[in-house]
Amino acid sequence: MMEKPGIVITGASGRMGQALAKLVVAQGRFQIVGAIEREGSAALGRDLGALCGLGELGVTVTDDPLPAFAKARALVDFTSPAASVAFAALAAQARLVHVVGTTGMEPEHHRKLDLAAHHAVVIQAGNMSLGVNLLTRLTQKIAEALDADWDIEIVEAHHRMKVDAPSGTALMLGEAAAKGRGIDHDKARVSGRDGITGAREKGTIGYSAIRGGDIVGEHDVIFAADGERIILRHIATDRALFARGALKAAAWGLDQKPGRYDMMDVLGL
Ligand SMILES: NC(=O)C1=CN([C@@H]2O[C@H](COP(=O)(O)OP(=O)(O)OC[C@H]3O[C@@H](n4cnc5c(N)ncnc54)[C@H](O)[C@@H]3O)[C@@H](O)[C@H]2O)C=CC1
Ligand SMILES: O=C(O)C1=N[C@H](C(=O)O)C[C@H](O)C1
Repeated sequence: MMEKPGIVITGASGRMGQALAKLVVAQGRFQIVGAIEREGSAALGRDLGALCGLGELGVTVTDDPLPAFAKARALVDFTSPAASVAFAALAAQARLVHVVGTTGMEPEHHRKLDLAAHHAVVIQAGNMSLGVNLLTRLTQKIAEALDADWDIEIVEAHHRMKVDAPSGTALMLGEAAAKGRGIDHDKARVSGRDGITGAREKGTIGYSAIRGGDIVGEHDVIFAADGERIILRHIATDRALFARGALKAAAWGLDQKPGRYDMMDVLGL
């Protein structure tokens, strides 16, 4: 029988790390060959399966990625921007397919992912779900059809532990809207209004972020004109959704040439 390709999970004890571990085991497509956590994590030395309530898997959580990378074909990485770019350099040396779900990336982080993508497959997206990627395409199409009399606002809601805003998904949606409208996203972007802000500037793209409780992830794209409004909405209710997309990306990446890809490439959208 053919051996299953090895996969490493970084941020293994995090919300997404655990969702990924459960799904890898349930799908049986990959074999988990490494579970990596940050130095000082309480999860170090524990069995990944026991940590996720799956029973012993024989994979001990460690802060040393290299032995695991040597046995793997793919890495799924939902950690922090600094950690993801450090893993990208190591994953490129080991020629792993690197699926990066981490959000809050600045241009300098993207540059480092681009460098890694000269040597290996790097698939990065602010949201791995089919629904959000379809919504992104729809947002671009609608923005193409409407002129600047239609104000564009993006509202997102997430759990109380989320550390970055606007969410990676909100930025994906805003960038698609800007592309559709043919404008520079970074110049059009307005985040978090407060105080006497003055009237809304025509042509801007506004972002609002709600944080509370255990909200998995909700996004509205609002096109507002005089007398009418279009609202596109995506609601995620289970992190398994993102894990499913990430594992689909990892499997897809095994057959690709080195380069930088996103979920649109994986899903053929
Ligand atoms: N693209 C997508 O579809 C999705 C992206 N995300 C993003 O994924 C990231 C993680 O989200 P959560 O799992 O909710 O966060 P979390 O805080 O529950 O998990 C992150 C884990 O990474 C670990 N970590 C941090 N630095 C590390 C390092 N140097 N080495 C190894 N492990 C390290 C932390 O200890 C933690 O366990 C965030 O940026 C979030 O926005 C989350 C869900 C879906
Ligand atoms: O931090 C999260 O939880 C999520 N992060 C991603 C984002 O920033 O858009 C994706 C999803 O919304 C959940």
